[in-house]
Amino acid sequence: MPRIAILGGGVMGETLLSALVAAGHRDVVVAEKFTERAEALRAEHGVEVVDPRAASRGADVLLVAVKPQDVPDLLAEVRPEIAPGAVVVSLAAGVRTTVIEDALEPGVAVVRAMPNTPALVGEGMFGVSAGASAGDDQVAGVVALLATAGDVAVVDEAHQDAVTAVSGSGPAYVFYLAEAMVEAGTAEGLDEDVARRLAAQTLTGAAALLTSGDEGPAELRRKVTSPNGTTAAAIESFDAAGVRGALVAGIRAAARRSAELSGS
Ligand SMILES: NC(=O)C1=CN([C@@H]2O[C@H](COP(=O)(O)OP(=O)(O)OC[C@H]3O[C@@H](n4cnc5c(N)ncnc54)[C@H](OP(=O)(O)O)[C@@H]3O)[C@@H](O)[C@H]2O)C=CC1
Ligand SMILES: O=C(O)[C@@H]1CCC=N1
Repeated sequence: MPRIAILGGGVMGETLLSALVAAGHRDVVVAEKFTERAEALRAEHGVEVVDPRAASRGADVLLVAVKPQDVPDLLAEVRPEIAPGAVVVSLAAGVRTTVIEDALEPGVAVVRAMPNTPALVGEGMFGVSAGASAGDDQVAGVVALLATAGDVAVVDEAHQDAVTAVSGSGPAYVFYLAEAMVEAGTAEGLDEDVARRLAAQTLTGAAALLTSGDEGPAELRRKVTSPNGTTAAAIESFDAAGVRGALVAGIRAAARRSAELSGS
């Protein structure tokens, strides 16, 4: 099994740590500069938390999980420690593989991966793109590693802003819908814990239908919507308020922000 260094132990770093440990990886080390956070990771996961250079030394795979603006300083720090043959996998939104390659020794393999937080429970979605120096075997190794935490789609790097907007940020849109369902349920008299249970299982069940058969979302929605029934009343209200258009515009704003972060 590869030695894995997770550089940055925040939300995404801990998500990947949990997923990889659950998948049986034991040789995982974390770098986290925020002392209290490092202590919490040690206590919670029993993992070694060290400085970025020590974490990077001898690592086969380096998962870069710091905020996009912290990536350049981190790479400058760990550059001398990266072994020939190691693969640097960046999870940072809007940071291009060329930027990472330019910050490292020539020829170091770089892969860009856009994750999402359901990786914590093995239900993540990753969009993966190879940098110029990454060989097919190295990309396949990264895909296999991430597949332990969810589904992996290999995409052209030009599509990473769209991946970020749809699946990277996507869980937040679903939680936003869940918040609205709970708010409406409690407004209609349900206890909050019951409303949360109804909303959560409805989202789980709907997602299972979406992934289990050949029917797309429009067809599945049609099957719920009786003529002149309750669902039709809701959808008419959404359409009158422009909810669908607002969602599409919002998701496209996320893609634009990703492009801005990458300087395009
Ligand atoms: N959260 C998400 O759902 C997703 C996040 N991502 C990407 O993952 C990356 C991390 O995001 P997220 O986990 O949410 O962010 P967080 O801020 O939660 O985590 C980043 C952590 O890295 C630490 N850090 C910063 N610089 C260093 C350094 N040089 N050495 C060690 N640790 C360092 C930060 O410490 P401090 O706070 O003290 O600076 C912080 O604890 C981002 O690039 C983001 O674009 C991608 C997809 C989804
Ligand atoms: O909000 C963000 O910028 C990060 C990237 C995708 C999800 N979270």
